[in-house]
Amino acid sequence: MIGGRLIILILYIVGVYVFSFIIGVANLFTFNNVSLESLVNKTFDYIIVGSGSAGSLLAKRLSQNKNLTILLIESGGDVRPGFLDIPSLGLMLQGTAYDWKYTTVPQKWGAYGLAGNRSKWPMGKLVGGTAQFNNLMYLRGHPDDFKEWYKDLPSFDYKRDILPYYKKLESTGDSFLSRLPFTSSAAEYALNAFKSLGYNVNKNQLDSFVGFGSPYVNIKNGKRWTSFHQLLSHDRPNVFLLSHTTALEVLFRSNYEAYGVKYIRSGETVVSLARHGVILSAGVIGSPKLLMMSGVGVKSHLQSVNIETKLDLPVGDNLQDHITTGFSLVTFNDTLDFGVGISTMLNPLTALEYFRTQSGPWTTVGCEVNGFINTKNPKNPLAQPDLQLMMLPLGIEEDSGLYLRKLMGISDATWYNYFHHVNKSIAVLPVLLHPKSRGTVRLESKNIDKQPLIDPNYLSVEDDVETLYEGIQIVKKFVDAEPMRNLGAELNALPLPGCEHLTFDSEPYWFCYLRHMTYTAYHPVGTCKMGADDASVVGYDFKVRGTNRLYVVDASVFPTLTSGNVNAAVLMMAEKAADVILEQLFLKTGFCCILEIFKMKTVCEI
Ligand SMILES: Cc1cc2nc3c(=O)[nH]c(=O)nc-3n(C[C@H](O)[C@H](O)[C@H](O)COP(=O)(O)OP(=O)(O)OC[C@H]3O[C@@H](n4cnc5c(N)ncnc54)[C@H](O)[C@@H]3O)c2cc1C
Repeated sequence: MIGGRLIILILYIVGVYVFSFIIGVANLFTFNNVSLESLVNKTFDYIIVGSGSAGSLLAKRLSQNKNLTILLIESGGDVRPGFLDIPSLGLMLQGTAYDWKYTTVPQKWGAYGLAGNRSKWPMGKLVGGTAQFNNLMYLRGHPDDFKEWYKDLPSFDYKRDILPYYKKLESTGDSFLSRLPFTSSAAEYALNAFKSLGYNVNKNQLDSFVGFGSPYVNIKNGKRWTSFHQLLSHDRPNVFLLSHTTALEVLFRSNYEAYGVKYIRSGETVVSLARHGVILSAGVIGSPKLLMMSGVGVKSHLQSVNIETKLDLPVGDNLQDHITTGFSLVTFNDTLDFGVGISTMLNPLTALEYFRTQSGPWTTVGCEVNGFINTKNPKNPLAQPDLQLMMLPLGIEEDSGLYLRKLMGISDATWYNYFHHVNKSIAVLPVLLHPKSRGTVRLESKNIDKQPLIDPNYLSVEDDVETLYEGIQIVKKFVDAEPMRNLGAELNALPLPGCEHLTFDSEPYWFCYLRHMTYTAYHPVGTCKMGADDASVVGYDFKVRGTNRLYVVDASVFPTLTSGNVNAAVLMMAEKAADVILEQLFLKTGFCCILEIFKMKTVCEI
């Protein structure tokens, strides 16, 4: 038994190192044959910075008009071994050359169980961006989320202004949706447990209404499916992709009209020009960073890093993230096997099943049961939820601390005195959907290669701790539910370093627990907020306030977090932005045609 486990562990370690080597080497290559010389001072209709979820979708939509040329600039590489489309392997890209490997500054109010109180924030640095290693869950959010976004627009109507864009995504295959190709035996037990607690189960999990079910995922024929895959699957002679290329600065004419982008590739600095617009889709960290590097940001901050302020806007404010907690809290006897452990994953029969049927454990996305709860209004099935609950059939002790612990940055004290002693657990994770805490992204210096200072200010508002505490109460009821009791589920009562002095299961204990076990749910948003007030960086037309022809379209423009995983909302917004941007172009073109008729073309340079 011990010998078998040892062999699996050795295979696992060797596998991780071989894997890291292969992808590290792959990242050095490029299939991209656009030569840099051909781009110097060349004019495109649009330049998009960042080929992630939003950037790829925009590139596809804009390039459907074959008269428009698009330059798509991406910092990361464009060669990924094909096997990385196997959903369960996404996780293994974190911490590699395909990850920006961001880390927050030490947190004052939470994350005490992480090394240095810092949270690790993986983000995709490759074509396709973060969706190349995300967990593929697709959730639209709740209609009230968007009412909040558009609160300064009295005419806003969810069914007219948002829903059609989701439906467009879902019906044209741009965001290919499937049910989970695989669930372990834990999923059924968990659903039964939630049902026995009186929750609605088998709810439609597309919109985030109260209830439990299994999530939709972006998987096509057993493979990861992103907006970049979608872009590649279309004829796109008018999209020029430049990978391994980092945008350094947006260039402005007078009146803050963006006319081009300065970027660096293989040590060479080049400028390309944009006839109709520059679109920043560099993500929640990349877009504010680039704006600040271009002189658009909080004046006092830009002065402190010696950047001349062109426009004083609250760039980098309003940072918010979904916080989760509760790893390895629901424990079992270690003989229990739900059929998704490391030994199953490394079993050649599992591989065979995947290649034969495009399903099985290799298609797992982690979360198998997903639910939404409104703790203040639990009986109303249409209420906007304040908590999400995700059930994953594994605990982070599963790999004995070899990999997951490092990815999450768990401190040695917490690992060795807590997780290390857990034999078998599942993750039932409450996620705080609408945190009140707000943080910032700031530059450390004007050196583009320096990581920015990321401070989500986790749990700085007490209300956030209180809502998560309600989540813990639900986890406790879950453990006590008959289907779980029959399996021998127990609440992990091991003394948690930092909270040992408190009585286990008392309110002070859980409040302490939450401030130690504070984890990102990987959904940071908000650093270039959209809106009409002074706290906004872009208007409802995605244009940076006070500028012309400069847009931001990505997770950074969310005014607030949506109820659930955010990628679907990023894609929906990119759909909407494509419409808005093209509409502006056609209005302008139409106007120019009229001017041309009256021989006044010179005043109208489109
Ligand atoms: C581990 C993990 C799991 C997740 N799971 C889910 C999930 O299951 N469901 C869900 O809905 N969401 C999930 N998310 C969140 C979701 O994937 C992201 O919110 C979403 O992909 C963000 O899209 P984006 O277009 O804003 O940015 P990104 O996809 O990050 O794209 C930004 C791109 O810009 C590039 N870039 C940055 N700066 C520059 C520059 N200066 N020059 C050129 N290029 C640049 C980057 O390399 C990147 O490719 C997860 C996130 C993580 C990290």
